[in-house]
Parts: sequence; C-alpha cells; structure tokens
Amino acid sequence: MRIASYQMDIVPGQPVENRKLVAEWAKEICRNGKVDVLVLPEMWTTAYTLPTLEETVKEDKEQTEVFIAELAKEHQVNIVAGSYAAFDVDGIYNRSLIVNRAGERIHTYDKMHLVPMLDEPTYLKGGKHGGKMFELDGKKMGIIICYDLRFPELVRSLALQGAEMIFVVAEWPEARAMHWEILQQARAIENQVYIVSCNRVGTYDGVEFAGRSMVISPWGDTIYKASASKEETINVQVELNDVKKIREQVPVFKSRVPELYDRH
Ligand SMILES: O=C(O)CCC(=O)C(=O)O
Repeated sequence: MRIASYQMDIVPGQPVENRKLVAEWAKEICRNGKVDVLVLPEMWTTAYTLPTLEETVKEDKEQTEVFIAELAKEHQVNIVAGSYAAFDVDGIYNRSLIVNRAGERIHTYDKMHLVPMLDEPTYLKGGKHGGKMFELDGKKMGIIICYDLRFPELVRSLALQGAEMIFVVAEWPEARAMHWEILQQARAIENQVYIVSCNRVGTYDGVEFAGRSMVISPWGDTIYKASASKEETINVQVELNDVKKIREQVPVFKSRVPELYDRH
C-alpha cells in the first residue's frame, strides 16, 4: 500500500486557499505514480484560528466534504482528510473524515481529547464516541487527532478492533517535539501497528509547529521522518503483512490479561 502524507503549511482562516493547495498537491502526487492513500494534517482548512472559527465555518458550510469527495473520485484515491472544523447542530467539532476511491464517506471521528493548552474546550465540542476501526481497500485502520496521541487507551482500543495502521493527524508544536516523536514510536511498538502521521509546519499566532511527520513500522523502526520546518510529502510503500509476522514473533496480544487490569 502506497501512502502519501502532506506535511503542509496552512493558510490561517482561509479554507478556499487551503483547498486549492491540497488540490494542486493531490494532482502532482497522483500524476507521479500509483498512490493508494492521501493523508492531510489536523485542522488543515483553517488552522487554529479559534476565536473566528465559527464565523469561518458557518460561511464555508459543507464545502470541505464535497471537495474531498470530488478529489477522491477524480484521482481514484482513498483520502484520510486530516481533520477540519465541522459546524454541527450543537457546536463545532474537530472532525476527521475518511473517503474511499469512489468518493464515499466511510468514516468520521470527532476528537475526544480537547487540548487545555490551546483553549480548545472553550471553542470546540469534544467527540462523544470512541474511535472506531475503518477499512480502506480491505485493510483495517484507525485515526487519532494530535493530543489523542497522549492517551494510549485509544490506540489500544483501535488495535483490539483489528486496526493494523493508525493515522495521526496533527498540529503538534515544536515546544513538545520530543513527546511527538517518542509517543508515536511507543504507540507503534506497544500495539504492533504502523503509525503514519501528518503534522503541519510553519508558525501561527507565535506557535512554531514541529513537522517531523513520520511513518513507523510495527516493530518501531522509523521508515521515514520528514523535516522539522519545511513543507514536504512523505511518499512510502508499506507492507501490512508485517503486522501479522511481528505479532507472531512477540505475541503481546496473546499475553494480555485484561481481566487483571483496573478499569479506570
Ligand atoms: O499534546 C500536545 O502537546 C499537542 C496537542 C495539540 O497541539 C493538539 O492536539 O492540537
């Protein structure tokens, strides 16, 4: 399975501009050969323009969903469309969107863990449903959003549902870059899954972002790490059969004793 992850610099509060950037990027990537899955970062249509978000997304309505569906159909490619600010009945959610090659929406996930350091709970609603596994091209996968990476329960739950690859879409800051790298590696090793991440670069409102989007094998090896500060595309082939082999070699899932673990 070939994955292309777009470590982009997001134009703040400008969904039209960002969709244009993504359309150009997708055209370029899909022209240069066979890609199975495109991956975008967290909040890629607006960035963290929280105080003006409501105004922006009310006006933008469902244009991002329509755009992603059209893009997937045009290039016959699966899209893990990072996350975007989705205006819903009771507020705005930080929502990830997964669309298949036919442009059909197959999965959404609303970020459950809102970030106090960003004042996210003031502006956004937290997701009310746990992460669910989804399938692309018959392969089981999961997605988490940025701060979710700090909560091992979520990735473990996706792995227990059968996910063999976890997408981590983010706007992770440079100030905590060490946590970003080590936590991704830990989630890969402990769950014996591929981790494919897509972080943004650039700065917004005085925050510098960490880049370093990664692909990590289920053994924990770094297959690719993007630069810390430049726009870049990760374009790698991954072998999902490795998951089974590694789980046979170190049978962590068979050794679990869930009945002995505390529930909280
Ligand atoms: O957990 C962190 O340090 C960063 C989280 C974050 O920036 C986010 O979830 O958008």
